[in-house]
Amino acid sequence: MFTDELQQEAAPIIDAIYHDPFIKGIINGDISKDAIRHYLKADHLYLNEFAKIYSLLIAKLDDKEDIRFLLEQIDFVVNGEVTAHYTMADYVGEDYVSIIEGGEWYPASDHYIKHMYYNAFKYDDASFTICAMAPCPYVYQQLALKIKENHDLIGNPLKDWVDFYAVNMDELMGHLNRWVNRFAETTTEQNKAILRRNFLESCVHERRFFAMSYHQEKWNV
Ligand SMILES: Cc1ncc(CN)c(N)n1
Repeated sequence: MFTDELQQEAAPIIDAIYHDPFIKGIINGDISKDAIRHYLKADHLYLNEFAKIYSLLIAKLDDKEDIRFLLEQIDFVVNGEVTAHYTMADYVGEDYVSIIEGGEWYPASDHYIKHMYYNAFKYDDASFTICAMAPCPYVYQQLALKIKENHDLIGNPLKDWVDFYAVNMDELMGHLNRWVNRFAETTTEQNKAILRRNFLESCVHERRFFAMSYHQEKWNV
C-alpha cells in the first residue's frame, strides 16, 4: 500500500524525534515548564487551524461518510485533544487558559500551518492536504507507542499525555490511509511524488515543532 511506503520512509524521522530533547524530557518527566508553556501556546493555535483546514476539505467532498468523518475529527480536535493539553497544564501547575494567552504562530508552527493551507488552496483533491495533515496524528501515535514499549511511565506526571496519543489514533489513521490509498491507486506518479513529499515534509515539521517548543523559539520582530 502507498501509505505503508510513506510510513516506512517516515520511520527515521520519527526515530530522530524520539531521541530529541523534547521527547526525552517527556519520558523522564522532567522537561522544562517553559518548554511546555511554549508548546501549549503554539499547539492550541495549531489545532485551531488544523480544525479549520478540515472544514476547507469538506467543501471538496461528496461522500457523506467522508463528510461525517471530518465533522467528527473537527469535534475531536476542538473539544477532545484539549484533554492532552490539560495534562501538560497540570504539569506546569498553572491554569490552562492563562498559559495559552498571548500564543502565536511561532516560526516552525507558522511554517507547518502554511504548508497545510497551501495544499488545501492549491489542489482540488483533498488527498494532497490529507497527506500534509496525516503526520499530525501518525507521528504522535508512533511516538506514544514507542515510549510505552520502552518505558514504564508509572509515576510520570506526563503519562496521561502519552496514553492519550497511544490509544486515540487508530480509527483516524485507518480512515486517512484508506483515503490516500484510494486516490494513489488512480493518480499519476507525479501526483504521488507530491503526496509523498507532503507527508514527509510534515513529519519534519513535527520535529521542528517540538524543537521550537524546547528552545522557545520566537520571531523576535
Ligand atoms: C503540532 C502537533 N502535531 C500533532 C499533534 C497531535 N494531534 C498536535 N497536537 N500538535
